[in-house]
Amino acid sequence: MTNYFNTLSLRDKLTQLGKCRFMENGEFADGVSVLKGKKIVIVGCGAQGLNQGLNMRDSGLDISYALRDAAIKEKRQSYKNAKENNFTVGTYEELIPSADLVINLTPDKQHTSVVSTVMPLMKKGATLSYSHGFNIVEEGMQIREDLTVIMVAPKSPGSEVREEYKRGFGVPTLIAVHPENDPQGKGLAQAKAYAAGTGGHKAGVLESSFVAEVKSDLMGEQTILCGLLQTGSILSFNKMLEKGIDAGYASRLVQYGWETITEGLKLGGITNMMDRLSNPAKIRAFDLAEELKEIMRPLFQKHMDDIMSGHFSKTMMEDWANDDKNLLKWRAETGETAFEKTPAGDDTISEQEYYNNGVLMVAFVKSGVELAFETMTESGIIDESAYYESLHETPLIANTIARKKLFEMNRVISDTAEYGCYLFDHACKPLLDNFMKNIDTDVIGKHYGEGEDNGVDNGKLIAVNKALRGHPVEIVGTRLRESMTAMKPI
Ligand SMILES: NC(=O)C1=CN([C@@H]2O[C@H](COP(=O)(O)OP(=O)(O)OC[C@H]3O[C@@H](n4cnc5c(N)ncnc54)[C@H](OP(=O)(O)O)[C@@H]3O)[C@@H](O)[C@H]2O)C=CC1
Ligand SMILES: CC[C@](O)(C(C)=O)C(=O)O
Ligand SMILES: [Mg+2]
Ligand SMILES: [Mg+2]
Repeated sequence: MTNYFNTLSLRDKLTQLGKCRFMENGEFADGVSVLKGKKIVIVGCGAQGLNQGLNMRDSGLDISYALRDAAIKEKRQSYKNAKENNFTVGTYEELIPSADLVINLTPDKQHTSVVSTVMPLMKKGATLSYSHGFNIVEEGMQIREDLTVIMVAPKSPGSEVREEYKRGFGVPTLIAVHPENDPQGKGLAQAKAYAAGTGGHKAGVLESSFVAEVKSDLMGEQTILCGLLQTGSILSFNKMLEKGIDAGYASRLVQYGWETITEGLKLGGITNMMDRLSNPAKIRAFDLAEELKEIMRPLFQKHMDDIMSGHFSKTMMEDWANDDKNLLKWRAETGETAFEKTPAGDDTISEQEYYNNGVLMVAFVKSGVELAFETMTESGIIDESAYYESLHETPLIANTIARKKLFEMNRVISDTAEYGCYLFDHACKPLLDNFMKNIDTDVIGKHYGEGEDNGVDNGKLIAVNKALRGHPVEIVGTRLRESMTAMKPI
């Protein structure tokens, strides 16, 4: 097999990268009806598998789980996930032959072996679905020509796919039909119904492509969503310790700070998050973010370039072949960091205090969201897709850090995302050495400008506000959030 993207002409690469149509709510008027009464079998009951299945069953769909023999025999967590939620569980041989839709929600590393095992059992004319384009695009998996191949990709960790659904909302979702596999022309209708079943249509659905999804998803997860939140957590915590801030307070400020400050981002964009700061703090955060963008831009561009060329995928697949040696080593090292090993103190920190004492964290979020958006759109990803993959998903990842720090984030995200997160973190921390040398507790750990006058230079404030509101991520975000009428605060 070869990288499908690299076999395309430049013209086709650009066409598939640029496939991104925001779907109007009215296009989902039929809800799940196309899949109603159909046998839907999910392979894998992990982060995405369990949570998508719960949502789809609650939406009235017939869901069961086909697990590998070992998972059933050893009653592994995946088996418990399904049984404890009263789903039918069976082997591939028992469930796949009668399935109308087979949803592959196993780790990307396993896709070639899983699909090779499951495909011969699938009935003629059935549909195979993915939630990430890696196997089709980066590995070039070839699917039986009578089968329809679709993708329904939530731009969210599995846990929040469920939490937002339970709030009566959903998560932004990319859907696609593999152009090489749509023999009956039913792919789009089935993908729409599946997306509606997960609640994705309430947040926003883009008619996209496997190529656009995989290239944007890898970029978002490696940089702003996981990589920079990991780097920012560790650097912010270590700086506060170095400067004598109480360790428990520092741990709480970081663990719950991302969730708090990015809730403002989710509801009102970067503009709202920055407006929660005092005038002096806003200007300070803006200047810090500009400095961070200048330092980190080459690294963001390297990640984008390595994803586009297939170099990232090749590097990660070499680790797969080496029994995940690096992934497991980096996972263990992360667990040994001071931030991970220091429990959050029982201090009471008000919502506003997270902003007042976390100016550096606000700067990390602003610089990371803007850089990821800019780098993706410069490389052919469309604004709406880049928005979902950078700004909107950041608070959803921050929710996982609030639960159980970086451990929970790296547990819930895919192994693919976790691997990319570590790559970025290892490269970014040394890049920020000099920047962090000039950081003090005024911007992390203490109330910025406390007791001082709120006065600032009008010209500077006007320029900052203009730059905030004029960034393309704010323009597209304002429009997309207008359709998120069911969005709820956490
Ligand atoms: N995690 C996330 O939030 C997101 C993930 N995705 C995509 O969703 C897909 C699933 O990812 P995710 O939910 O994180 O995966 P998880 O690692 O959470 O779950 C994987 C599931 O697959 C099973 N599994 C593992 N290895 C095999 C194998 N060789 N054969 C059969 N089953 C196997 C596991 O059960 P057991 O080991 O017990 O057999 C488990 O049930 C991936 O393509 C990912 O890129 C997309 C968006 C977000
Ligand atoms: C951000 C990581 C992710 O892409 C996701 C939750 O969307 C993943 O692969 O887990
Ligand atoms: Mg993702
Ligand atoms: Mg991903």
